[in-house]
Amino acid sequence: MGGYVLAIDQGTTSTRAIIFDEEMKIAGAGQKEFTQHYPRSGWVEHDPEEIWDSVVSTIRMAIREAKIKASDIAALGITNQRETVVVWERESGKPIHNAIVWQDRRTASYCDKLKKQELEKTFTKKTGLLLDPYFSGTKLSWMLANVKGARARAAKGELCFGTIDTFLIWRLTGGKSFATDATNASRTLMYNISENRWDDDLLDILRVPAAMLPEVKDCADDFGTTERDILGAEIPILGVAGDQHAATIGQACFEPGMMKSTYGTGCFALLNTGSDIVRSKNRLLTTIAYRLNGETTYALEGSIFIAGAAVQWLRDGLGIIDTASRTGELADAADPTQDVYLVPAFTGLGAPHWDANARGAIYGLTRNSGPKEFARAALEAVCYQSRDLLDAMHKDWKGGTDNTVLRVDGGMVASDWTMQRLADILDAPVDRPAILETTALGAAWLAGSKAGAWPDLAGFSKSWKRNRRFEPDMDEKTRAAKLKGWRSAVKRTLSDA
Ligand SMILES: Nc1ncnc2c1ncn2[C@@H]1O[C@H](COP(=O)(O)OP(=O)(O)O)[C@@H](O)[C@H]1O
Ligand SMILES: O=P(O)(O)OC[C@H](O)CO
Repeated sequence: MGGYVLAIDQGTTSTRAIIFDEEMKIAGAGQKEFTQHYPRSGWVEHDPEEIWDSVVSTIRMAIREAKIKASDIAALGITNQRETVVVWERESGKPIHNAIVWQDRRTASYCDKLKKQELEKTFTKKTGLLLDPYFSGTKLSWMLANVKGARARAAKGELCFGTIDTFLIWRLTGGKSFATDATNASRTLMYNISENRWDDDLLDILRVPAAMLPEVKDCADDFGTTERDILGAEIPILGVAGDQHAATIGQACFEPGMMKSTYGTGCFALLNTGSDIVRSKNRLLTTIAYRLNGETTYALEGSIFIAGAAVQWLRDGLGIIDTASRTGELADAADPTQDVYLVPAFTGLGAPHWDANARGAIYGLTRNSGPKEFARAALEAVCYQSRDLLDAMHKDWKGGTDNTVLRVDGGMVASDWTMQRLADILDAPVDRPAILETTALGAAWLAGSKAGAWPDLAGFSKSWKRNRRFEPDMDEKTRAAKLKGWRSAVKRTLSDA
């Protein structure tokens, strides 16, 4: 057996498989987009079978590109879009419904009902989360209520619930392993993050039978072995983490006070708070950053639903760009005298507002506004939202974030214009790493270190390298005026405005 490590990064819009060699360098990769289903306004679904096919085919692509055999792979790590819910039959492995995706808002009124029963405090205390349709619990409850016979079958143990990681582990091991990791569990609204167990009180409220829940393991653990007939070899699955947690690991944010922000479809900033469970007073989430050797490290998280998705909207919705990479040059050429603001509340607003009913809006248009100003407004929206998150983090965490450098990754960080504007709006340095596939790298490190093929945490931490630092370069008056305009635009967009 060789020392290669395979990482599966199952994201919201595409699946990637990446093979890293013993030196943690990329030896081969495969990527495939899959279908987004929007059955009704605010609903988002994926077909689990299409996701499964994309996983198998991208692994094969990566193996081919790396010019290795499956048997050369020492370990497999899985990282995934979080919160997305799959329910399947224990006997046949067949899903009973399309996966309900994290962006889906169908349970907004159910969340409101639970809030009216004054249950939000209970959920927040136990899970660190809020009553928002974003999380898995109310989505699972919806599926059990709306698929004929599902609740009774689940109670009899005939159905399995999983986030995408669990579904893939189940499929890859031929149904022999039914497991998740602590980070994915911490996003379900059913997992007690201080006691590290599924919480019976919450399961009762959501009417979810415990019989359908997977075992919760450490992030580096034994998750079973792939069936030989799937990939041509039995490969141990030794690492699992939700994608934002894997990125935190891949960015080596192992010390309290270190922070990363990932700019993909959405944007998710995580601040490592060590062994402290920090309770936010500013509507941030408390989450499990990672759990290693039974020890939990926590994080404060700010989640923004629309980041790169706004760029996709410029491309696919408005048709004003042909490729995402065009946005930066358009934004650069925008008229500096126009103050156009886009509040991309396409699926509501996440942290720190948590307004499921808000919808997107654009302000400040003049007769001269055009594609350039739209492009700048879309990119700047990501920067302003990041600033709101960081401000909330500074208020919540007294461990000293003043000197924090933000480590960034995800598809959008390819844009130099966006990264410079981010540093300007944050008034803080932004570090882009040499390896941009930090999410996959984090999952690979979990698996590779568990297999003994890769360095330990300290060694891995030292190997992190910067590609470029963006220093703030905007005068305070301009920044303050821009932030004032943004805050006024957000205020006018909130659903109770
Ligand atoms: N050069 C660029 N400028 C701005 N946005 C970009 C650029 N390249 C990619 N993106 C955006 O990044 C996102 C893809 O990032 P990725 O990390 O692959 O997302 P995900 O994992 O959520 O599928 C897309 O929404 C795309 O519009
Ligand atoms: O697939 P991404 O990279 O947009 O990440 C999705 C998040 O995990 C949702 O919480």
